[in-house]
Amino acid sequence: MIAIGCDHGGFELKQEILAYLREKGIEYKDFGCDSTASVDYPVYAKKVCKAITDGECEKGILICGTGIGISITANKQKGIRAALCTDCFCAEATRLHNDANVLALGGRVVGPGLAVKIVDTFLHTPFSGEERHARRIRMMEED
Ligand SMILES: O=C[C@H](O)[C@H](O)[C@H](O)COP(=O)(O)O
Repeated sequence: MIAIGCDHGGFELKQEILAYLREKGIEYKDFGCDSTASVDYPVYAKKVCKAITDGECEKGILICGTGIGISITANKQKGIRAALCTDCFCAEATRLHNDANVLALGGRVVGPGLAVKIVDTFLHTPFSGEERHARRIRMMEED
């Protein structure tokens, strides 16, 4: 199950990504927002992250205007590793190396065609499991 959320700056791109998820038969839970009316991205970032840390969802997708505010918020939530991606190379690398559990996108930055390919790469690339990467991920959680 994929958790997905956005603010008003990401709403239109979220519609494209939802269409992709439906077409591929990928289950998702949409945590809002539900229109282009102005909202505050931390609300939606926290809802999506909670669904992941509670175990309700496996991964998340967050979209705001730039992807920056929503990824900063997500990365402040314990257990969340959010990656802001603007290309497929980074989407693949962040799964292989960082085991990122949230993908952040900028609705005012990437077009829908590229965004869908980034999402596809992110969702279908496994963590490499290599010890040096696992060690570095453990180190992220240390005080
Ligand atoms: O990092 C923040 C996001 O890009 C927001 O989507 C953006 O700040 C919203 O801006 P505005 O309220 O001017 O539409």
